Amino acid sequence: MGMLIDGAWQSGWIDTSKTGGRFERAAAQFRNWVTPDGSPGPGGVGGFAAQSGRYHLYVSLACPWAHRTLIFRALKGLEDHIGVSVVHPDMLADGWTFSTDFEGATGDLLYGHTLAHQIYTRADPAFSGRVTVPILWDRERETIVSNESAEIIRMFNSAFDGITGNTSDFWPEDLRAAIEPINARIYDTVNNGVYKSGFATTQSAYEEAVHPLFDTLDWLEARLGEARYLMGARITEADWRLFTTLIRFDPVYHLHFKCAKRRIVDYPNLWAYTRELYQWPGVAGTVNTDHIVRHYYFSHETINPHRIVPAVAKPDLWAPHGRG
Ligand SMILES: N[C@@H](CCC(=O)N[C@@H](CS)C(=O)NCC(=O)O)C(=O)O
Repeated sequence: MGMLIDGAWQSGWIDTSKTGGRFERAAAQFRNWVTPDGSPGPGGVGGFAAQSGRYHLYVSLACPWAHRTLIFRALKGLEDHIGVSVVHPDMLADGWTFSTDFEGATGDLLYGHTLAHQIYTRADPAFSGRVTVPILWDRERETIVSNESAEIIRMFNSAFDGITGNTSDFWPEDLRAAIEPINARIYDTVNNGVYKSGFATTQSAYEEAVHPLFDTLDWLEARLGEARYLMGARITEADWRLFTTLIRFDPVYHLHFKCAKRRIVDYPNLWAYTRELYQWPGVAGTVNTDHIVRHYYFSHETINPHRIVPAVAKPDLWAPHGRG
C-alpha cells in the first residue's frame, strides 16, 4: 500500500495513530460525470459526453467498489462500449500493479503502464492522495473522469442509454429519496463497516464497527423476509451495492476482517438473496473468487503477516434461491 504525494509514490500502511485506531476512508477526488450530452453532472466539470469507445474502466476484480461498476457495465449492456483493464490482485508496496502473472489480470490495455499510480499521474502529474480503483478514464481528454464508484454506477445507469438502447433503471426517480438512507446505513455499517472492523487497530475501534455491522445484517435479514429486494418488488442500485459486500463476506471478511459473529450462509434470507443476485444475467461473470481471496489475505501484511491464503468453503451459488 501507499499513496501519491505531489505526484511521487510513497509506500506505507494506513495510519490509524491519529484516529484512535479507527480506519477512516478518504473521499475520492475525481468527481466529474459522463452525461448524454457532455453537460456537467451533479458535480465536477462538463465535457464528458457519452460516446462508445471513449471511456475505459480500471478495476480490481477483488475490490467491492470496483465490482459495482463491473456489474453496472454488465447490467446496462456496456461491454462493447466501455473497455476494462484488470489489475493484479496483489496490492503491495507499489500499490495496485499491472502485472499479468495471475489469471484474469489484463495489464494496462491502454498505455502499457506497469503501475496503477501512473494512471493517476498521467491525469495529474502533481496528484496527492490514495490510488484507488475503480478509475473511469477518458481516452479523449486523457484524464480521470471519476474514481468514485457510487457516482460511476449512476452514470452507467442512464448516460449511455441513447447508445445502447438499454433503459433498465436501477435508480428510479420515485425511489431515489427512499434509497438514500438505505444506502447510507449499508455503506457506513456494511460496505465500509467490514473495512472498519478489519483495519481497526484497537479493541474499541473494532467493537465500534463490528456490532453495528451485525445489527444491520440482522435488520436486512428481517427486511428481506418481507420483500424480495431492499426497496420492495424492484431491484435497485441499493441491492447491487449490498451484493458486492455479501459475496465477499464468508470467504474473506468473516475471517480476515474478524466479522466473525455470523456468516452470510447463516442468514436464510440474505443467503438466498445473495444467490439470486449472483444468478442475475451477466452478474456471475463479474465475480472472481480467486482474485477476491488472493487480494485480501496476501496484500494485508499487517493483518496476515505470513500471507497464508486460506482454503475457503465454496458453497453452491447456483443452488435454487426460491425468492420468486
Ligand atoms: N470511494 C472509492 C473507494 C475505492 C477504494 O477504496 N478502493 C480500494 C480497493 S477495494 C483501493 O483501491 N484502495 C487502495 C488504497 O486505498 O490505497 C469508491 O467507492 O470508488
